Amino acid sequence: MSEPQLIEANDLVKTYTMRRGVFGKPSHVRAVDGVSLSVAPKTTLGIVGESGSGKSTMGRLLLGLEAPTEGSVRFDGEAMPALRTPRWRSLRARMQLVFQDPLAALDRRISIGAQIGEPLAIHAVGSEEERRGRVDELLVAVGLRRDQAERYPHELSGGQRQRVVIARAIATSPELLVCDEPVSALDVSIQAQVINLLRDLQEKRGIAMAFISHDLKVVRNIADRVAVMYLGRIVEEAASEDIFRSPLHPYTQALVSSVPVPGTALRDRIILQGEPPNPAARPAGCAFHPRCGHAVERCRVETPEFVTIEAGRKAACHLVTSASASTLMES
Ligand SMILES: Nc1ncnc2c1ncn2[C@@H]1O[C@H](COP(=O)(O)OP(=O)(O)OP(=O)(O)O)[C@@H](O)[C@H]1O
Repeated sequence: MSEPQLIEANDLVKTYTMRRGVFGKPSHVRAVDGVSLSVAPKTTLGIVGESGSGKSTMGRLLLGLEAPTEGSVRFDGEAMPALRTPRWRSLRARMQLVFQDPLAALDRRISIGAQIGEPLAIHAVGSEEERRGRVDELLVAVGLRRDQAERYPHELSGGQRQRVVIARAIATSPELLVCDEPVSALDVSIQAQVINLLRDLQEKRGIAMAFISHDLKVVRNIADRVAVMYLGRIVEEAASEDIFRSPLHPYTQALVSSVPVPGTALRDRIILQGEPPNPAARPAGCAFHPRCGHAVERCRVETPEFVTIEAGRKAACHLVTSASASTLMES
């Protein structure tokens, strides 16, 4: 990709060492296994996949909250500084995290106004009075009222609490938000409101987003591009409309088949067979082959490369080549 990217991850690997009991033999889990991706300014990349596919680990690596075992992250052209160094802290004002559980993200003993103002105080933005004015603006920007500044987290609904978390995340006018399952804990009716809020903020403030979700329906409403992860790797990446109109990878096809598309006939739902992905027991060859209805012998032994299929579209599947893409799309 030639246009400048706000954040770029190159060949990221993150390995965790696990030990069963004190004397157990250590085993290694490759939570992220060679991922390259990027997010252009003011755009949203959706990162989707089942539980355990490495999405949250990817989010932490992008923000520099964890160091990769291999590979690198660059933010606005600069190598990600080590966690908690002064340089990292100043970059942190430009990239923020919104995660699933607003109650865990907020301190129940501190008023929401004070919590929204916290990043402004940490980064010494303006005088105290200016910061109070800014908190008022932020409350309104996320659809809350100024007088709610004095409330405490438990006095608000789940959706309102997530709005507080978002207000705090955008307080320092970041260029990037990493949203990790930001609506998964909310009722479906509230989910749509929070997604609309994020879209609105993105449009008005030009924020880029890495939007992590297991739910393709949610991603559809917000992402410009979508990366589909399976067992620590990206198996397909394309413009959102291409992913939904003509998914190439059999795993993406299965995920997309479960999402109703307004105005089109419901596709035949592809039910995924077999065990859900387990990074501690990665199958040989293509990691998806035990659950793939198209798998051939080669898929059992040879790991497919993540390659460009056509302009702006990449996939990792032996059966998807530019010549075969149209056939597989129709199957
Ligand atoms: N700090 C950690 N220590 C050990 N293993 C970890 C750690 N963080 C993640 N893992 C393991 O890495 C794998 C990927 O986890 P990750 O949370 O990134 O996936 P995910 O796609 O976000 O799934 P979920 O939605 O369930 O969080 C899992 O097998 C998980 O158990």
